[in-house]
Amino acid sequence: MKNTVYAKAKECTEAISVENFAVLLARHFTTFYPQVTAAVVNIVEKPWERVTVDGQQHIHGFKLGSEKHTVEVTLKKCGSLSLTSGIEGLAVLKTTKSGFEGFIRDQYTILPETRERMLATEITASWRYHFKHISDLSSKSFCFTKRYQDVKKVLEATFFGPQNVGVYSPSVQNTLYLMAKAVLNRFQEITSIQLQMPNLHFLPVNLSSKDNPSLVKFAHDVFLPTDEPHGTIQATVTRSLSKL
Ligand SMILES: O=c1[nH]c(=O)c2[nH]c(=O)[nH]c2[nH]1
Repeated sequence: MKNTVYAKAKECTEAISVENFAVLLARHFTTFYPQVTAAVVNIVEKPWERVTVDGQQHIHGFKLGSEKHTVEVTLKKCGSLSLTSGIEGLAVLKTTKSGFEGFIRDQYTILPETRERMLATEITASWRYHFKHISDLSSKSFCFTKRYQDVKKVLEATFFGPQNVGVYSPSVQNTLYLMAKAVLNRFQEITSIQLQMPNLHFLPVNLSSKDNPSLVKFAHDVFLPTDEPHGTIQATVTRSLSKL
């Protein structure tokens, strides 16, 4: 199997997107082997970025960026196709314009509402394209790599808001929904998007106690990053069928 992947990579005469390479492999396995009825191909592309040294792009130097580009292709022998692209590990943080308010309270709720906190998360996203059959791809020269970059830009722009003022987020849930909606509104060829956004807390340090109320006077200036516990907020938002 792995030798086939190497050989198929060697056959590519130019750099192609991970999506197109996944389709190429799936097409090979479903056409070459009579006993194969369907192929599922997953690829993770790591973001090696050319480094800049003394203001100039280095001729052969690269450094590894953080978030990864993922793809899953399922192709049946009959040509029926499912194609999903995604991002893994896109870590983002904003230092203000975030709160958590308007949530349901019951007798066990002790969390106070707030309109001022830090907001940090690590976004995992995957979006499904509308291509339903392998023939839908050959007719168009769709650029998956460009679309991946564009989706990432829309997710980030919605999360952060305009560069000079930002945008207020009343909850991770609200921001997640707006991010998903922005992607569906902008890109008609995307039919649904799933987002996972764990709430990564940076808690303001406070050393005051009842006995010693001003041990150290902190004022939202030192923050403790906590690993656990945190909620993982996730949702899948799908375009309504009537709009397809
Ligand atoms: O944006 C948030 N959503 C939650 O569901 C949640 N839960 C919590 O403790 N803090 C937060 N913040």
